Amino acid sequence: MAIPSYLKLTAPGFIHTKKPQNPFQQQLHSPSQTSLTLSIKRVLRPNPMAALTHPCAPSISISQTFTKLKSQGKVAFIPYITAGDPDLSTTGAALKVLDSCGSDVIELGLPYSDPLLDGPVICASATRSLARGTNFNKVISMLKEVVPQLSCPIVLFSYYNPIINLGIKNYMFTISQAGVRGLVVPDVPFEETQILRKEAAKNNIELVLLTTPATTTDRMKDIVKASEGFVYLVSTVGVTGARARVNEQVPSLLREIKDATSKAVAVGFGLSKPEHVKQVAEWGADGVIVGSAIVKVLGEARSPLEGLRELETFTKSFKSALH
Ligand SMILES: O=P(O)(O)OC[C@@H](O)[C@@H](O)c1c[nH]c2ccccc12
Repeated sequence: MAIPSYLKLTAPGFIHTKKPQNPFQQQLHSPSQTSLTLSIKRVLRPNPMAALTHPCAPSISISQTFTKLKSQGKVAFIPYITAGDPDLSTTGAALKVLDSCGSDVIELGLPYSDPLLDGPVICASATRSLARGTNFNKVISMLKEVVPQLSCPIVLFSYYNPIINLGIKNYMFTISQAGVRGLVVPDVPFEETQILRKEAAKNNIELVLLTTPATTTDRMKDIVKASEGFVYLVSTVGVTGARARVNEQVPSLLREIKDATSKAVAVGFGLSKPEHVKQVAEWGADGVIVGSAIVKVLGEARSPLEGLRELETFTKSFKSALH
């Protein structure tokens, strides 16, 4: 079986002949998928020369990414996937697929047992991931292998509780060592963001804050002032999940935010089709975020490789809508 284009992402000549050491090498489920195992392994085989073969590993920050895109008159495409769904090997391959298909920033969600702000697709994704034994340390190990092979920066998504449990200082240091450049903590009370921001800054991490259609103007102004990397405009009230249409309030919400800040504003929640991201870009957003629709493609596919193939096609359809 020919290896699909996106799986040939390791620089030629650095694919070792010896047995891969990557702890995440997953045997895919049926003997007929031996060649699929080989393909996924080829993408994830540890590549000690990664820093050399991928000199453009993301030393660029989130805010620098938006500055670069703005100078090019481009809108950022920002996909979200759940770490460990369907498994961490496939997550590593998916990050490379998303990067190679032109994602400008990638949001990587840490699965959580009580994802209050997530709709059914991401809740199911988190449940699958946790059932496979995904945890913080395993995600960090995967990121240490994969991030040096990416050209776009990673924004980690975590609910607040796991950060508190690990200790804010320890958490920020650990994710920074894994090459993470941004952090979103959707359920942190605004009053507690200062301590997060302080520790994040010490570790070269930008803390992205969210504003919603229900946020008062005064509170929105506080949020956009404090937000780093970009401002996350949640397009609609409720939880994450694909919507049939984009909230018609988005243009006025964007205008209000852009009157209050020159920082980049990325819009998320409900965007699930190329026409959605095209519309939001035309309304003046600096970035568009797609999560549930992508999580569904990757996590609910018949096999990991099938999911990666569909992810490649789906990602390219969003990118072409933004050209
Ligand atoms: O899934 P959607 O509707 O495409 O929305 C993006 C969303 O998935 C991602 O940004 C996200 C995942 N979990 C969150 C929790 C809160 C805010 C945002 C998120």
